[in-house]
Amino acid sequence: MVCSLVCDQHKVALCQLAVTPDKDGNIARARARVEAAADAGAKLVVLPEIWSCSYAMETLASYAEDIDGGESPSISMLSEVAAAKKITIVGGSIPEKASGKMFNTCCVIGPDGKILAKHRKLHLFEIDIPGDITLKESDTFTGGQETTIVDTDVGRIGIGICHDIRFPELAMLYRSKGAHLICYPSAFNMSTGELLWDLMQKSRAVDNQLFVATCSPARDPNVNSDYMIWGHSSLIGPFGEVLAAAGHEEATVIGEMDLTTIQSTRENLPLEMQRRGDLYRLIDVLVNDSMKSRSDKLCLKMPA
Ligand SMILES: NC(=O)CCC(=O)C(=O)O
Repeated sequence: MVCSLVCDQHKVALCQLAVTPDKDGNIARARARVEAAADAGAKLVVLPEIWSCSYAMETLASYAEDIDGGESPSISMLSEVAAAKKITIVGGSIPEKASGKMFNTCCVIGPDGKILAKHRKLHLFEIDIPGDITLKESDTFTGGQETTIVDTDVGRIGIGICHDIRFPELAMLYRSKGAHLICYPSAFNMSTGELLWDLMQKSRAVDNQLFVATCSPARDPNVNSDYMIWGHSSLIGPFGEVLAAAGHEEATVIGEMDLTTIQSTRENLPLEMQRRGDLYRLIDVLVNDSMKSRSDKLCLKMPA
């Protein structure tokens, strides 16, 4: 790969980790996977939703870490590896304790090991399909209050966590703010995953003509709860193309993200030019878009 002054092509690794109740073991496993991904050339590594412990509501509090207080072994490990390997990490999510509350929190870490952004899951998962699956994250977590978009060495990244993917407005907002990629650390389940997981990733990518990366824990077929993880972490391109995809087992998959395809897709299929804002509007999106010229809408700003 030849890079000019600005590099538009980046290898993105999705580490679909096997997660157990052993936190130290999970951290060691994640470290080894992230290091190996960096050694394989990945410049961006994405981890799953809740990877430091099992996604079991009743036990999460005992694993929660104080990120702002600097007492977070999971994030310290990611910072160390990011700095040692000079990579960007979208650090999945861990249970975060702050102000007497618990959040489902994703840290984005830059190649100097510093936290570039922190996203607290906005839309907490709530599902009740009698006889199948019942879960109410808001009994355990508090929802975040801020959207998160961050400039990194591999492009401008919008962050959502799992159920956040179901809200197209968030993805549209990120697109309107110039995101190249939206990362959704996730932990979909067997009940919704089969029909909806691929569909939603592709929808967010295709509607907004940008890249979408998801990363899930691996499925544990022996899990002792009704929440079995779907898996299938993927990297999707702006035309809906699958650039990398895992099955349901533990795996690291790596895909190439060529940012110039965002612009070519938008030129080939100029959806933004056709949007009928006179007939329907999302006020946040339109406020951002109205500040842009026609050429700004067509020409995506590349990272410096
Ligand atoms: N952890 C989650 O947010 C799961 C979301 C999910 O499975 C869905 O269907 O939405």
